[in-house]
Amino acid sequence: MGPVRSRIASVSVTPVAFEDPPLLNVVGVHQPYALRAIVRVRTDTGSVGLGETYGDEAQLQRLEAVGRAVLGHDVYDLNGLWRKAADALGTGSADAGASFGGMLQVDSAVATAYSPFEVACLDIQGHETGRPVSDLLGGAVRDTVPFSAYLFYKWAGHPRRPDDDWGEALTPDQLVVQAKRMVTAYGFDAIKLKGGVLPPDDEIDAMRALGEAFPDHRLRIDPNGGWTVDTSVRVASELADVLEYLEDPTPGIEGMAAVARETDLPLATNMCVIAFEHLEPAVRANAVGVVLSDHHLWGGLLRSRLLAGICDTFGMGLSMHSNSHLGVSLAAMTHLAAATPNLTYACDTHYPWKTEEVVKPGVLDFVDGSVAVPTGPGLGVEIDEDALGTLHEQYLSCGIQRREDTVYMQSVQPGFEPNTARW
Ligand SMILES: O=C([O-])C(=O)C[C@H](O)[C@@H](O)C(=O)[O-]
Ligand SMILES: [Mg+2]
Repeated sequence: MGPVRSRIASVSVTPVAFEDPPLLNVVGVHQPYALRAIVRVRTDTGSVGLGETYGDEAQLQRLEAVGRAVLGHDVYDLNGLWRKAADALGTGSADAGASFGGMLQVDSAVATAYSPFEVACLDIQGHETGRPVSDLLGGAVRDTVPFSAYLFYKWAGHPRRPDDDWGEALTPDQLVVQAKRMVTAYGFDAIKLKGGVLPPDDEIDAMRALGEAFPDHRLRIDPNGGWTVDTSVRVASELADVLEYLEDPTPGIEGMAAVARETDLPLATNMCVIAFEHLEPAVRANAVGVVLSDHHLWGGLLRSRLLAGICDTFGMGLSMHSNSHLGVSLAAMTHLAAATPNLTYACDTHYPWKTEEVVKPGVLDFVDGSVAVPTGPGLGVEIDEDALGTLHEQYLSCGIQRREDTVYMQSVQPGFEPNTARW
């Protein structure tokens, strides 16, 4: 019998919108719906693989272009898949990157559009070989993957809509209430606050209140580059006994290196090291102690394993970044984290903030803050066709086609300016 050679027979890209609370960050506020795209790859052998990525309109166009280019491609040839994605989108100067929500600048649009196709091909490989994706990545080194509670300052509700059941969180006490609910429901033992929203002293107070309420939890704050170097150094010193790491206090490799010289607290990033070419200057400058990987942005699961190897080689820790996402992404994140020995920090996830889903329930449950690595073939999750249809209809009717935290914030607070190293 010759080798299995399943070829891509068709691709579907389904944009979906799911409800998202008014979560505040340095560039503004989350819109009432978060957008994702569900990619389904079908082979001539009848297998189906799943991928999930951003659903902004420019990303949908890239996904359609890659989808056309990979028809007929062997799902076991992932190097060839990358080449076809790169050719379809244009490399070099045309690979101008992508921006999501005005905060997340992505260096390579190719990496971001290739990622869901790679995940879908690995899902198919898993189905055809009867192995979970974690096995295809080298084998799970842990049965469960720990995630962290991802706290946000937030309004009680979106303007002109009823309040959501999380309520307002603008004070330390309100954040502690939010944390208690999330920790009780999910069992997380690490807690991250999305900062850069209030003046730094208020955010220091919030972290202290969280430290007092959760003395045994590991705490992090991420102001997304909202502070100057001097402010970052001051916050690092004030919170040295509270934090496990300080994430992106200030923009850029040079700024982070300047902060790193003045503190022993590890600095983490998903902003100044977002592509392979940033690793060398960051290592040389000793700018970061922890890199937040993200397979959606780094070009899939295998490239994320490569990133993990580089971090290991150069003595940098590894954590995982998250944007608003659904279950296909959570499954991929879980397999990747399970098969990455040096991913020792609890991964970020926005999962608790969502109330809607596209995968069938029962596989991705949080127990003691962790998700058990699915043991079935492939990613181990299945699409709920009715739910996918509903969220696609919601995409069509919600009127949102791209993430625009700043524009949405300015519709509520006209003078608002995104806060880069403002404080
Ligand atoms: O760790 C991070 O930098 C993020 O997760 C960035 C995201 O855009 C997050 O801040 C958000 O969704 O508001
Ligand atoms: Mg971050």
